[in-house]
Amino acid sequence: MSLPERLFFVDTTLREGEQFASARFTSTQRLAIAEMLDAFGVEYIELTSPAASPQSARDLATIARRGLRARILTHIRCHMADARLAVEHGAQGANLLFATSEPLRTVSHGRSLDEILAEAQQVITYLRDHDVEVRFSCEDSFRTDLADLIRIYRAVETMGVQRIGLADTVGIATPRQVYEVVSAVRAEVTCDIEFHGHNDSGCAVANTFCAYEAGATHLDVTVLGIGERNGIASLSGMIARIASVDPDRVRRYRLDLLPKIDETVATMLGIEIPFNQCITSPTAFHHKAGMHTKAVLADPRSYEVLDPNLFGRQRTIAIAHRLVGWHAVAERARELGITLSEAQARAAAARIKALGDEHDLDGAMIDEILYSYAE
Ligand SMILES: CC(=O)SCCNC(=O)CCNC(=O)[C@H](O)C(C)(C)COP(=O)(O)OP(=O)(O)OC[C@H]1O[C@@H](n2cnc3c(N)ncnc32)[C@H](O)[C@@H]1OP(=O)(O)O
Ligand SMILES: O=C(O)CCC(=O)C(=O)O
Ligand SMILES: [Zn+2]
Repeated sequence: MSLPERLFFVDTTLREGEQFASARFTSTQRLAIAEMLDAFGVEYIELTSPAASPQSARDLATIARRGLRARILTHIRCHMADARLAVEHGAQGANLLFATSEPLRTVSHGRSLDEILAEAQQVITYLRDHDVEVRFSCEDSFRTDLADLIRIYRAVETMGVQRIGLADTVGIATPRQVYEVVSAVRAEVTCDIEFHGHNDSGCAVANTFCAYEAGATHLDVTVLGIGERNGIASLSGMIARIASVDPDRVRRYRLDLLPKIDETVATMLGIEIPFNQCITSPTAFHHKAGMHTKAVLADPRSYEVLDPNLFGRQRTIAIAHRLVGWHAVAERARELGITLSEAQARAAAARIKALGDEHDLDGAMIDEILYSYAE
């Protein structure tokens, strides 16, 4: 199965990611993150609004001047004061948003759709006059009436934006719904489409992938998926999702840098890489149960849809536990230079299982058992 060719990652670790509970990146850390993402090859890096704090504004200017290959975006309200700050601090692109759903229109900003469009016209014109790439997003798109969404996107396209954005701000959308809504919008505009999906109900990666299949060109991600509440689609998650369907789509990225990127940001946040993180979790390529290890030893593709070597990772096979099988035991014996008959390997596996029922095991204990067959 091949996937659409137009694919751009908008990494928003330095904006959405800064909204994560334990994030407070220093200027040095912000720059380090931007440089790692640039080396990886993301096409866009989104930074916190320069209106957010004086240091955020200074860091936007520093990173925008750095000469990175990635385009430096800032995420701002659809507001002239914010737009002026974006221009003054050298942002190459502005990701504008306005909440359009009924619940958010009421409590977030109180504007009608007509008022939103009037403000958008002024801000978009100003930014385009200053050569800034503009994206306009309807915050909370999936609780916004589809007719309202289409009306707004058509209007802002006429105003000159390069891209429109759909955001599942509260993580409520289902993959099928994302596919349908993005397809409907795709049919109404010719500009690029960005998608931003939250993970409140566990669908961030699935929804972002469905948006891509339906015609979204720009996919929002953060390192480890950090963001407000429990975050958005992770960079590793999207790479895994796409690579397992169509590896050609992601060959242009420095995939081997992913483990280092995730590890560095996790350390900055004071957290571990989550056990279920695609690609970079310590156990992402770890095989344990006997039926799995037998097959993986014969052909890793049996239980691996991704090749760990692509990401600078190595597979590991666990044998110090009671779910072990004789094939894995025989393989470990071979590594130690001991040749076991099938009967011996089965007997050794049975011994390991019995011991594993009694207490925790480690590699040294298993090797000791195997050496006893060499005597
Ligand atoms: C779903 C998301 O993640 S959206 C991105 C969220 N990002 C941020 O909030 C960035 C960090 N935020 C901040 O530093 C501050 O909220 C600021 C600087 C942006 C604004 O701070 P304040 O002026 O103190 O306002 P406050 O945050 O309390 O309220 C938001 C204001 O923005 C207005 N507003 C909200 N959304 C928008 C929008 N999309 N476009 C224009 N104005 C908006 C609200 O009406 C309110 O204006 P008011 O002061 O006239 O009532
Ligand atoms: O600007 C956007 O498209 C996304 C903003 C955001 O973080 C959200 O809606 O969750
Ligand atoms: Zn968000």
